[in-house]
Amino acid sequence: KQESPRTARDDSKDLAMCRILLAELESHQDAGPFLTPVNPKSVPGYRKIIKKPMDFSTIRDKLTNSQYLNLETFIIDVNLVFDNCEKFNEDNSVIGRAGHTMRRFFQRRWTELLRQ
Ligand SMILES: Cc1ncccc1N[C@@H](C)c1ccc2c(c1)OCCCO2
Repeated sequence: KQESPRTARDDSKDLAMCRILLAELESHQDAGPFLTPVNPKSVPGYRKIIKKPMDFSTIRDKLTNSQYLNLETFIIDVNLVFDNCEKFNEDNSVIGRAGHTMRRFFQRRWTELLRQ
């Protein structure tokens, strides 16, 4: 039976990876709906339905202010953007489709970068 690995993974490149991943999310052609916080005044029902709003500019501020403990807490916030999107938007809508596209893109890129 294979021993479970006792060596921790090398996390020395994780901060650089978060910066690369966030830059790629921010510059993606479908990033528009996710770049800034949803204004609850202009989106009826949003404040009530989405308990933990999150967007790429908020993630950028948190990364700049060293508020992410590790890669995992960063990935949790990015996935929160896409989970909020799925909760509020129909799959067959402009914003809903953008959320699915962005989530697939992010999933692929962080697994690619982790393997390098
Ligand atoms: C992520 C999200 N979920 C639910 C509602 C709004 C949003 N994003 C905000 C920023 C937004 C507001 C209005 C929008 C929009 C995006 O882009 C699509 C076109 C119509 O105009």
